[in-house]
Amino acid sequence: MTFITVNRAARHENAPSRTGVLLSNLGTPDGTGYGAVRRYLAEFLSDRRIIEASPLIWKPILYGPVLTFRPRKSGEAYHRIWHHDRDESPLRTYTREQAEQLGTRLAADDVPVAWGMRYGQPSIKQALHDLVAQGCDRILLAPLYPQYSATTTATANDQAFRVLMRMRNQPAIRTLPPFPDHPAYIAALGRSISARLATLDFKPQMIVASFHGLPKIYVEKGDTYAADCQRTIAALRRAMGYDEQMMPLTFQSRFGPAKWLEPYTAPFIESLPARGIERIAVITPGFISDCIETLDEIGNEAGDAFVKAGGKELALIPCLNDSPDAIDLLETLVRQELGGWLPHAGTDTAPATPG
Ligand SMILES: C=CC1=C(C)c2cc3[nH]c(cc4nc(cc5[nH]c(cc1n2)c(C)c5CCC(=O)O)C(CCC(=O)O)=C4C)c(C)c3C=C
Ligand SMILES: [Fe+2]
Ligand SMILES: [Fe+2]
Repeated sequence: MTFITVNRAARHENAPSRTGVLLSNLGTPDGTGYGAVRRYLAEFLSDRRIIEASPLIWKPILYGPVLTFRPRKSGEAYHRIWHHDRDESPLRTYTREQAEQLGTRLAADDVPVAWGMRYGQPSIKQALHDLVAQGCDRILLAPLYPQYSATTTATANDQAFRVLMRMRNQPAIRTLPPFPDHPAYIAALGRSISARLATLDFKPQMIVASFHGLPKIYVEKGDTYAADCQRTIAALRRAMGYDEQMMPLTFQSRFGPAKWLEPYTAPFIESLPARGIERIAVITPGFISDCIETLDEIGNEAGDAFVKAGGKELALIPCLNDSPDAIDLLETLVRQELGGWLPHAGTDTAPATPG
């Protein structure tokens, strides 16, 4: 094993230490062509956090039908939502913007912000090395998922720890906890959803909250994702004054034959016109940034299916993306985490003494 040399000047006596932040998100292919999408899906779907089945069973399926047929279908979907002017996916654009704008906010505190993707480029490895090269000996890993899942939050952190395994001198690490009902998150969501609803030229009869799904068995094994989604939606309904009927919770993006969290978004949406619900909005509070799952699966696929089923209007409400609300939220979360784990730790206040 070769070890990477880390700049540890900052930890020498009397030298101030430097803190950095690494924003991570899921990832994205480098292009929309068959080869690029195949490479990305191969990396993604080889992650044992994503597919827990034995590789002896899964690899022949992956390298057989999945990587033969899926890259074309996914590539077409990526092509529909691609930022062709920048030749990159929306998820990459928004994650970069978030990192750059957060970096501006934290510059006065001398905190550099890097960004990396769990699958594809730029990698978490590159981002971590960039921070270390800038002298950071304390790093906050911030996977940008409001709700925890081993398939997202944990695997992003795993990837960073794999890089750290190869460092002789590791920086100190913290990880940002999930923030499913953090007041700042719910406030940012409420503000951005209300602002968008106000611009619509129709009044939605229902606001469907569609979260990325997860195999049910992962939840049965203890993944807290489903509970976190419930926390988000309960807090959001409270904040916006909606009940379960007006803002139902559904799960999208099912992959493979196993049972995933229910109700599934697509059949739910398609059943609405028959109940007289012809004008709806869809929000996707499991995603900080718009991506193939929101823009194509909801904006295109579900929108078309809704109209085919007799629906009149489906408005997809954008994610926080790189809006000021998004950057305010990230700054709040990151500053809170860069403080102490104990509410008053690190202040000059002496600990209370009994009596
Ligand atoms: C078994 C497969 C999958 C699990 C489990 C899964 C969990 C999961 N994913 C997200 C967030 C995102 N997923 C995205 C794309 C995507 N997801 C899967 C499969 C699983 N996801 C696939 C195969 C794909 C690629 C696209 C496709 O071929 O359909 C994305 C978007 C990436 C982009 O570039 O736009 C996000 C974000 C969560 C939150 C989650 C579990 C909670
Ligand atoms: Fe996914
Ligand atoms: Fe999808």
